[in-house]
Amino acid sequence: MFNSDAAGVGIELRALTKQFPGQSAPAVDNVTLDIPAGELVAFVGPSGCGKTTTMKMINRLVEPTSGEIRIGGEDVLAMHPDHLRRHIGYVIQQIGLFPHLTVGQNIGLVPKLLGWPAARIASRVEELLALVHLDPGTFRDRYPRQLSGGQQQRVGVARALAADPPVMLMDEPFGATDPITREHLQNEFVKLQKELRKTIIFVTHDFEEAIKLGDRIVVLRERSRIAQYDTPANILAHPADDYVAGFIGGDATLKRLALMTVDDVECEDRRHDPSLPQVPSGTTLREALDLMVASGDDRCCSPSGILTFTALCEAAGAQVNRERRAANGSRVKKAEKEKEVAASDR
Ligand SMILES: Nc1ncnc2c1ncn2[C@@H]1O[C@H](COP(=O)(O)OP(=O)(O)OP(=O)(O)O)[C@@H](O)[C@H]1O
Repeated sequence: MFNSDAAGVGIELRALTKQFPGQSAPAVDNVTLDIPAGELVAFVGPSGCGKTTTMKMINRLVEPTSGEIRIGGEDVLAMHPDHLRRHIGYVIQQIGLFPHLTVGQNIGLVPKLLGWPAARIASRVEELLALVHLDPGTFRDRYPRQLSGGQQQRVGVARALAADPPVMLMDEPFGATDPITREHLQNEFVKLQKELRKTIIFVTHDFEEAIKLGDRIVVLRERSRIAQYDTPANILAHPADDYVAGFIGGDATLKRLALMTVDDVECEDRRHDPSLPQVPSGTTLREALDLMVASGDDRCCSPSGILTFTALCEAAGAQVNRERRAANGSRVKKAEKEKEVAASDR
């Protein structure tokens, strides 16, 4: 199908437009965007700005009015839509599991359509259930109604991964779950994506979710016009304008803490103190701060020693300063380059 190497496939949108019949303005207006292979790009924007329509054009659930879509360099609009959709994973908020099929049959659906032998499907179902932390023996033969919302959402992710598609489209996949389940699913998904490196477009209303999951974030205005497209750290440090700043809210530093983990902080006191709240490797500084506030202690114990509130603040501040220096450096380089070009034109 797609020209895929080990690193996955990129997605290119060119002047992509959708004008629904009877609407005065296009729902998606002239969007041009490159999604790099193996990255997760989060789409955030207000309700009705065209996130879902943009996504649905990529798997042809909505036909574009004009523009181009390429996946792995191949023209998506020239492919048969059914054939295309079997090679793109799709996860939606409403989950969309078939109620009359068991969990195993739901996950095995696309491999079956692709003509895989039964034994290969069975072993893939086992593998995927284990991957999303559902015991195959317990869940394979259950029906969706016998699962909790969070468990159903995991099955939805497993089903989208079934035929190992290089591309996944995820439309608010964790939106319908309660905050604790949601955080759990997000954390599991971060780990999974580190391993799988699929090319993913992830639609969310939640800027914090976009920061946590996205390698890059696209902040959209009405009609899917791009307000800013950059890494979470760069968007937090340098919002393009007031519109983007409004999305971030007033707590950019707190949000920045969610991008760093306790492993990024060098602890002066390297002792292990079992009487302090414990934070394992991979804990974000935001989570460590929450724990300090909840336990009423301005210290916690990380794998590299005793993490203090002061060290945590310094780490966040150092990150801001590093980013400012990098941004200034690239501005200076750009100005120098422009001077060189101007001199050579003379
Ligand atoms: N089938 C359709 N026919 C007509 N208009 C539509 C259709 N689908 C979507 N729209 C309109 O297109 C615009 C963009 O809708 P879309 O669902 O893409 O937005 P969204 O950003 O995903 O919103 P939300 O975050 O609320 O899900 C909206 O104004 C919507 O009313």
